[in-house]
Amino acid sequence: MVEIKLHNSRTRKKDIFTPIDADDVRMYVCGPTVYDRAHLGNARPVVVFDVLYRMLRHVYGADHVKYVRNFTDVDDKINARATRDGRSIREITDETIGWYHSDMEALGTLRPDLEPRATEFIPQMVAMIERLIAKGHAYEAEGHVLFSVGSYANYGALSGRTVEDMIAGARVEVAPYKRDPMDFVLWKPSSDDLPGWDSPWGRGRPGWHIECSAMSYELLGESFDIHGGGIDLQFPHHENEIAQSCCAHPEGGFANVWLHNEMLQVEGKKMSKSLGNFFTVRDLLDQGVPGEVIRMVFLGTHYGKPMDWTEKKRAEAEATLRKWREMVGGVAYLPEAERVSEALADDLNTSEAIARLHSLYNQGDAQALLASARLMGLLRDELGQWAEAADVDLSGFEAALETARAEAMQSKDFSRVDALKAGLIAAGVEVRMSKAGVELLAGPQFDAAKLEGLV
Ligand SMILES: Nc1ncnc2c1ncn2[C@@H]1O[C@H](COP(=O)(O)OP(=O)(O)OP(=O)(O)O)[C@@H](O)[C@H]1O
Ligand SMILES: [Zn+2]
Repeated sequence: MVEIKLHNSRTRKKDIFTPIDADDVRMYVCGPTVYDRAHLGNARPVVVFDVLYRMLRHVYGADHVKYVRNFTDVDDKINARATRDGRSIREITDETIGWYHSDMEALGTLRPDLEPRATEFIPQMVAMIERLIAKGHAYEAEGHVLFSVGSYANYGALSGRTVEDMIAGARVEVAPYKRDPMDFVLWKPSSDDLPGWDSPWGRGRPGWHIECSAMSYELLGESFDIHGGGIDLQFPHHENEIAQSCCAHPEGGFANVWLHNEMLQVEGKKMSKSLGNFFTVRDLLDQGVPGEVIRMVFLGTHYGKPMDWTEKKRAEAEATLRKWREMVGGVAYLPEAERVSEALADDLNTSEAIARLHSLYNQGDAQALLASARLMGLLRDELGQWAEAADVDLSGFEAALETARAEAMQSKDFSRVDALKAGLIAAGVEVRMSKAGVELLAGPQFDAAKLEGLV
């Protein structure tokens, strides 16, 4: 069996991964708050943990891995969006979840085994909060319930911060009902116009952190193997999850391995909605960047390093995938021919794995290239339409356009040229006209049927 090593944020070193139960490997990843399209940064953890999920399935068997990723569908940002747009919350969250699924699918990521919505686990959250109160780790004040950070001695251990650092570094909300400024909200009251549920503390809604503790406990138990998310969540979100889960269920260890992906950046800053320096996955797909190319660009950098999206990386990934796809066309897929599991097992060294794919290509080993790429979610049939489309023979249309242009130069009537161009573009063809001639390229949205009757 391949020995997997992962860099555990908790121990701060690369540890050999030993599942609690090899027949039931359990992983939880913090999912999105659903009120808007995912930006490219949000897609990075999805791709990173997809590679890990594929690797775990490869090593332990597809039926022996359980991957849970939540949807946060109760949040003040969602409420604000609903008010702004005059729409219902459910409409917005359903629509956003639909977008999320189709955008992430376009990147060749598998759906997790379970995708719980926070609003479906309110009773479990209430039960966990009651438990925390009973054990003296939480208290009620003015309709709020707060976690008492001082009641948990290990608080801050994951991120390695002292309480002083945390107060200085975070925008800790000072509120009159808090005993200590570090205490965080487990439950807050809802006015009539906001989503709310009945609870022992009156009508209200949960804080964000308790969601993940309650859902992971319900679906994966008091101890599980891997907890993932972006490094931006390490503090306070993950620190708070640990405090809640370990205090509510001290008999379990909560998550053994903590895995954090570094940020996708724009000019040195985290791509984020709040900074406004973002573009969505859908923007890229609509511009004709194939999902497989986006995936390939992500895999070129180790998950533990910050990275940028650049036009150069896009062009290189596209050219590479095109030549790889050409080589593996018609080759039989034999999973055991893969040669990258060793690199992936070494703390998901995807950049090393990509380097191996390049050498397999150079050696002309199409079978190993195909099997290896597929283990990383690349060169799959369902992602390949874009590359096939590019091989279409458009020379007849090129000639027709050349002729029409030559005639138009004489007659000064460009209507035929314009009509041809419009028809080609509508069929997903990129039209390049210069003095040197006409060049046509089938784009990812190429649709041959739309060319019928054009010439
Ligand atoms: N720039 C980024 N690079 C990599 N991962 C990111 C980036 N921004 C957010 N994430 C990750 O995306 C996932 C979903 O997070 P969430 O929906 O809370 O987005 P967010 O952090 O609120 O986005 P924003 O900061 O833009 O408002 C989390 O795992 C988070 O760590
Ligand atoms: Zn979480």
